[in-house]
Amino acid sequence: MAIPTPHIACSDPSLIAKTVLMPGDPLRAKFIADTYLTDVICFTSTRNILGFTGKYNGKRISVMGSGMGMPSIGIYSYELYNFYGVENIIRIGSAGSYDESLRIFDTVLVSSAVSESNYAKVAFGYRSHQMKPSKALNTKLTKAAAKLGIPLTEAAIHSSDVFYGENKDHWKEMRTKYNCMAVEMESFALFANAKALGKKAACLLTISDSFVAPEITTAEERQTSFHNMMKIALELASN
Ligand SMILES: O=P(O)(O)O[C@H]1O[C@H](CO)[C@@H](O)[C@H]1O
Ligand SMILES: O=c1cc[nH]c(=O)[nH]1
Repeated sequence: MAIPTPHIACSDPSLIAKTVLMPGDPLRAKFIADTYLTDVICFTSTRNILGFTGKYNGKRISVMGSGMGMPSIGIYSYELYNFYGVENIIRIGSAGSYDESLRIFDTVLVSSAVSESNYAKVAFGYRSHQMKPSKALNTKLTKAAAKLGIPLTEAAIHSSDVFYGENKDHWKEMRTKYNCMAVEMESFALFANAKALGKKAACLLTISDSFVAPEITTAEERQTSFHNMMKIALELASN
């Protein structure tokens, strides 16, 4: 396959930086570009999955939506790594807490992603149900958070294929059996792609809701708390 790929309509790989921040929501990608980057260009809008490249502290960085779920981030991250020369993808997402120690607004650095998904097995023959991020990126993200004075909790998380399900207790099994502290829906596939292609991936999450506490956030509070993970990822990219 050649560029432009079917899902990223960009004919010039040089328009995409080596490091890409990936929120699920394409409008969060636009928000980051509008709020933090200068000299911004839009390199793709295929299917309204927006991708931008700009400068942060003088360094080039890209930010692009992944869509929701493993098939979606599986496609976009594969194309970025394999056809556009991207080296690092840092997912910046929202997550539901499985543990009382993780509160709304907290920022989580994913240490491993556990999943029932067959993505890694079908795509690459990996039988493990646990995929790991890049140690090098995690070390850099930890240092970036410390420099910014933002508390970071390193934790294993559940990458789920299901947002609405009838088994209301499944999360408890993931909490007790695999020590998963929170749930999101993409990291496992992203980490599998990075492993297969010899690239680097990491994931920062902001807790947006809780399975164990009736915590409610306003839209404004949520946006402010999301800034913390954006700043940590941008700090890494600018160094
Ligand atoms: O906020 P994002 O990055 O989309 O992440 C989380 O939010 C979506 C579900 O609401 C899923 O994509 C999940 O992983
Ligand atoms: O995947 C997700 C993300 C946020 N909250 C959840 O409950 N699930």
